[in-house]
Amino acid sequence: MASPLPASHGSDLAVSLTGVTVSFRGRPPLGPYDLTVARGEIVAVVGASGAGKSTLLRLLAGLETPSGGSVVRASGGTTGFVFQSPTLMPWADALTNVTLPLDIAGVPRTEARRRASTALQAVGLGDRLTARPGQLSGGMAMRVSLARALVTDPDLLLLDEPFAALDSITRRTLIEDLHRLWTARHPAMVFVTHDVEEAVYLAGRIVVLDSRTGRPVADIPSPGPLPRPDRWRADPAYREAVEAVAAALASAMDPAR
Ligand SMILES: Nc1ncnc2c1ncn2[C@@H]1O[C@H](COP(=O)(O)OP(=O)(O)OP(=O)(O)O)[C@@H](O)[C@H]1O
Repeated sequence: MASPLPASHGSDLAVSLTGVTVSFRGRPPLGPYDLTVARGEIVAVVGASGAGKSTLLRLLAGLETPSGGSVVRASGGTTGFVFQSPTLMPWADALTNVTLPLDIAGVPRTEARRRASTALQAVGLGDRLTARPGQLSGGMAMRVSLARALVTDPDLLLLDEPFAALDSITRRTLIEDLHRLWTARHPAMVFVTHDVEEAVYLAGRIVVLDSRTGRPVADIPSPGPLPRPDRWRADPAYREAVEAVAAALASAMDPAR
């Protein structure tokens, strides 16, 4: 997706929001959102239901028009978006679904299919190119959706609760996949989740949104290099970060504030 946002020539920036507000009819404005994501960084976003997590992702993608503040994207940056449900074309096979963004970008057909095939192999579906979504499990369909987001080699990958509908084993496997893909290509990633443990395991930093305004109210580092081995979940540093995020989330949701 080409970015319609103003471009930055700074070398370390993927995207940043400064004092951004969004007004929807019938509710107080959301924000202000202040958030800077560096190139290659993994940021998790947590917050109550309706806090404004999807709105934040849509702002980062350039899909939402701010009513105030500024949004700056890295120059020449491209964005991939993974939604909560796989949103695949049900009549088309996996290869055709993943080819779609390249078709839209005008990539020649043979080249587009070659790149889509490579992206599907990267998510472990090299042997399911001709399967239609209805013939795939929920986890596999989400992998197709991930391949579709990665096929344009985005420098910013936005994921809106992509694993929420999946069982915990499949979620863990997909998080390992995501870390592997990140290691290969190093896109900046912003990942919305309801799951504090998932956030801490996946990300280098966790941003907690205020439940009423969506304003980021805590920014908590998840220590240690990425990606983590599975056994890191037994590390005291992991448990401490989980406790810190859970406490910030509880405070952000406290109606007595
Ligand atoms: N297009 C819209 N028109 C009117 N109100 C909207 C629109 N989009 C979002 N909202 C409102 O803005 C608030 C934030 O919505 P958003 O979808 O960003 O929250 P969320 O944190 O992603 O929620 P959830 O966890 O339930 O997906 C909610 O009160 C929602 O009803």
